[in-house]
Amino acid sequence: MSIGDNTAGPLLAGRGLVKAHGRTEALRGASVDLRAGEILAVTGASGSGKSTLVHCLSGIVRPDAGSVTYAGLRLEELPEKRLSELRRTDFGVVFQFGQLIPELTVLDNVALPLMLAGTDRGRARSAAGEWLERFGVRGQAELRPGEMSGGQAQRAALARALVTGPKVVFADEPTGALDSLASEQVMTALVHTAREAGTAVLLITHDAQVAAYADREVQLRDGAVAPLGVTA
Ligand SMILES: Nc1ncnc2c1ncn2[C@@H]1O[C@H](COP(=O)(O)OP(=O)(O)OP(=O)(O)O)[C@@H](O)[C@H]1O
Repeated sequence: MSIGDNTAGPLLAGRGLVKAHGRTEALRGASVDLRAGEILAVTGASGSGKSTLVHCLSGIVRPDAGSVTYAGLRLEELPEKRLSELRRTDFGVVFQFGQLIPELTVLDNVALPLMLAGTDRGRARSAAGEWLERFGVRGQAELRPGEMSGGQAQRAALARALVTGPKVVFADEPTGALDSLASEQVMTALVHTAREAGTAVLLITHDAQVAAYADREVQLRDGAVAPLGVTA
């Protein structure tokens, strides 16, 4: 069985996650499952713990209690080095403000994760160009991120998140800074590409129109998943 081929259960599962930031309890026993290839929206009010949940599920932050299992591996049991490697090979991330490196061209931004994984520069740049093409921003490849529109920069950030062929993409408010047209273009590109590549997406959003692109939605309230159909 290869990683991600665990058809018997979820690809990624957080169970009873608890995480405090100082005296603020951001997560209070949150549990969530993500199946291979699934697009899951995590919604909830500001401060309900969405970003903290993603940080725990993606292994950036270790929870105070509870567990995260990815493809049968308990993240809390992995040494830091193995966890970093897993994050690099199996996970992609995209944030509200793309966070492309401003000094590099768009093409080099997208090529970078491949180069960090050992691909030579020429091949990395050629693959990066193909991914920019898929996201409709190849024409901007030689620009710096600051020279693109917000929507174009987010599509380039998605290309960077997907270029290594991750099993899971964590997208934390990827359209949060965009107008509705750009937001639609980014979501259409993300959903289309994720489906094509079989990538699971954990999508954080407070926007119902964005959540509607997902296969399923869970709502966080006060650091835990709210029962279905119950609104705040
Ligand atoms: N690094 C931190 N230090 C202190 N408190 C934090 C930190 N990160 C988050 N918090 C607090 O934890 C709670 C949950 O924050 P989190 O960012 O996970 O929520 P969120 O649902 O993603 O919010 P938003 O939609 O506003 O981004 C909030 O009360 C927040 O103020």
